[in-house]
Amino acid sequence: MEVCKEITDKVLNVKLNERAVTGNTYMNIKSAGTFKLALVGNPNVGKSVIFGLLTGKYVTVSNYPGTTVEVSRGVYKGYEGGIEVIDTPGANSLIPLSEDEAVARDILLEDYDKRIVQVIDAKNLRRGLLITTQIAEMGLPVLLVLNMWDELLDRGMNVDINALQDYLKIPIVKTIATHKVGFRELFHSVPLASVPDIRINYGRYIEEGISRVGKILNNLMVVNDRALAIMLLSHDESLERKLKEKLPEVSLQEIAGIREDVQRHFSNPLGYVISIKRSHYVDSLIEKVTTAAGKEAETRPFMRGVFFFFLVPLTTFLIGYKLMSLLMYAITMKLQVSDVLETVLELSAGGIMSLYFTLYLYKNEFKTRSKITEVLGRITMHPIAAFPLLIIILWIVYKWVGEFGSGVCVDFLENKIFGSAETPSDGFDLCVYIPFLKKVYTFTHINFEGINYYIGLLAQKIMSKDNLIYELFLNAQSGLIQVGLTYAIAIVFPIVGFFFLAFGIMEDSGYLPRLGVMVDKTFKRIGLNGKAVLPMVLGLGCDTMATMTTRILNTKKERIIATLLLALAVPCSAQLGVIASVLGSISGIYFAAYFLIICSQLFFVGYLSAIILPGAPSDFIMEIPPFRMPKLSNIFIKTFYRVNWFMKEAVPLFVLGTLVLFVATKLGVLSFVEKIGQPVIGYFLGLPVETTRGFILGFLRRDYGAVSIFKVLEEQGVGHVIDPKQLLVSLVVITLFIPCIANFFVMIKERGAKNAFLMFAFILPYSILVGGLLRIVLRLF
Ligand SMILES: Nc1nc2c(ncn2[C@@H]2O[C@H](COP(=O)(O)OP(=O)(O)OP(=O)(O)O)[C@@H](O)[C@H]2O)c(=O)[nH]1
Ligand SMILES: [Mg+2]
Repeated sequence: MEVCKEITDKVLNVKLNERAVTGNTYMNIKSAGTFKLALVGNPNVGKSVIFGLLTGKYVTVSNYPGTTVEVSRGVYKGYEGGIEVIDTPGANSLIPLSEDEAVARDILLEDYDKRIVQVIDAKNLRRGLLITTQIAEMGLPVLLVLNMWDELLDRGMNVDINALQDYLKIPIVKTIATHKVGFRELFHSVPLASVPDIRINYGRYIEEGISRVGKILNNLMVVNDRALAIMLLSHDESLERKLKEKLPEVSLQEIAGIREDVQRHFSNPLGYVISIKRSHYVDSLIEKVTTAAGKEAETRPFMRGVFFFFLVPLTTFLIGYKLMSLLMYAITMKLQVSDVLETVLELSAGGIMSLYFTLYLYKNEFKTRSKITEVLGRITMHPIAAFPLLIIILWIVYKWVGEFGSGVCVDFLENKIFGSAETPSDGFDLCVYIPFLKKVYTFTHINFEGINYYIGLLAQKIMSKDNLIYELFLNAQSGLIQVGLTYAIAIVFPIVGFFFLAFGIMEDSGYLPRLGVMVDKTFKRIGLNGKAVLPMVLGLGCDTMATMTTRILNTKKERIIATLLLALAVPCSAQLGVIASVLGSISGIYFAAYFLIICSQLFFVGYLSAIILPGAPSDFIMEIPPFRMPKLSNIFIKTFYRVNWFMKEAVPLFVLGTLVLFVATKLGVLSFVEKIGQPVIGYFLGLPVETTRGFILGFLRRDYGAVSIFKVLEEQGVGHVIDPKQLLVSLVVITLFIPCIANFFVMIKERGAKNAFLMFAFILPYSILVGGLLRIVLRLF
């Protein structure tokens, strides 16, 4: 209740202030005109949430910078005829460093009538206003949205909007986008957008340079020559490339000459001198409009009590207990220890761990009245505590995705719901499992024999099992329904769904950028930096999506390395789920070995690429967002959209793959290909030739390939028992093997055909080589 009241108070506070801000100045909405509305601003400030509210269209919202890497367009219907709204990737400067920043800047340079809605994180006004100065120089009309007003108030800060409005002479509104607060004002203020009254004097030499360059440009683009001149003096390479189409070479050389002339007067690069001038202007403005108002918000006492005196002691006890159990497991392999002593040691370790951390947090956080989210945020960045926390998170994800999603759910869907066309599935029990008592309570038995079985029965009413049509759809090796559709829905769908739910929580809490800080040093060794953790972890969800996200990386070298490593050594959730369940069902040791081999390949190839490719890794500069309690509604919506996208991509490819296989089998092509593949598959990798089928399917989707190989090895094994070494070799090869077809197309789109084919030409033989070597090593055991 108190939380609700707090929010309501904040909402009212904002609403009252809004009225004071915009007063009676609403413009006639019908006169909005035909302009377009571009949402721009720093990364992670809530642009995409606002875009969703304006257009009703969902674009991914997450708590890390760089969520949006592509422009999204939608229509706001509040004005007559509707206006186009454009969501852009976040940018910290309009002189772009990365590809996604360039996308945002280019939107501003496009030639049409537009209003800019600049979204600013209200508690981080400085960073936002630095961009406002650049938009002002461009001469574009802008409306400022001070979003995250709730977090500003939580931190005991305030911004005098009226004063800021008077200084800048533009409309400014406050919003709490996640609670839909302040939107009425936003809609009404859009037509009032105007060019901010900012003119920074960059000093005699730079100003002279600006007017000299301005004369050459001579109203070349839709934005002011002054803004373009400043960008060119700041050595904006992407703009220079753009201007090559519009200006003769001699003019560009003249501009470079002017830049050199001006640079002679300064010891620091011109871009730096210009940003310092802007910073001074913004700092003096902020001093005039920000005040400390009241004290920082605290978590409610009840929640604090539960967290500090129940959750922390319990969790740390369990960690200590589990760690000691693992140690005892290792010790009891060599030494005899009595059960009583073992239990006493485990309980003591749990108790000590619990006491230590509870006291530590009590002293440092409880007494200083930190909010729970702040405490969690600090633990995730703690030099020591962050590592056990990472292990706990991975363990939970494994339990959730690996055991529950790809174990229990896949088993249920595949065997009980879809089943086989040939044999009934015997139905299933409707029951609940009581975790701590480890008891199952059965309500009733449901006689459902499986979708495929019913379809099979129906089909047999009109044709025999030997009929080609029946085989095409229902044969057990390559039937479009029995295999293609069933694998896609019963196996891939639950695995991907459960992974994206877990991933969504990590994204929305703000854990991922913190993970970036942890791995930064390690990633530098493979030519990347901590920022690359975002595409790499996203790759575990879907490599295709992740390859698009490599745009957030700063240099071409980083983007190429990340794309290569994603294609080579980051299995997507569907594939990983399949592999975890098949290897895990044989032995945990084999799954651990698989994990180590793939990680070692990732680091080995990354390390070599970092040496071979020219260029140094860039610095890890990334805003670490506040730790937030994820909003479940956003996680569910996001997962829905992602799974939907994934299934649209996967199902047709699964069905196509199955069809190719069916036709190839019938025409005898498969046995021909198997014969050709015999030297590699049979002699070099030591696998049954029938696994060739899996590798062919791997071209379409690697997860499908993995399932198929597993089934073949099961069929071919002595007494249907799989040889674990063969399974390990084949799964390592199919993981490293060329990326799935969708990922390959995105690689071509993002990195160009030449780079994509070079990567392909490396990955294919390399994966087989690793598999062959692994087979030789495994012979030693
Ligand atoms: N507390 C609070 N959180 C907000 C508010 N607006 C957005 N958020 C959260 O801020 C995070 C970033 O939101 P996005 O809409 O993805 O931000 P963006 O500006 O599009 O980010 P990029 O695409 O990375 O540039 C999400 O976790 C949102 O839930 C707000 O007003 N208050
Ligand atoms: Mg966004």
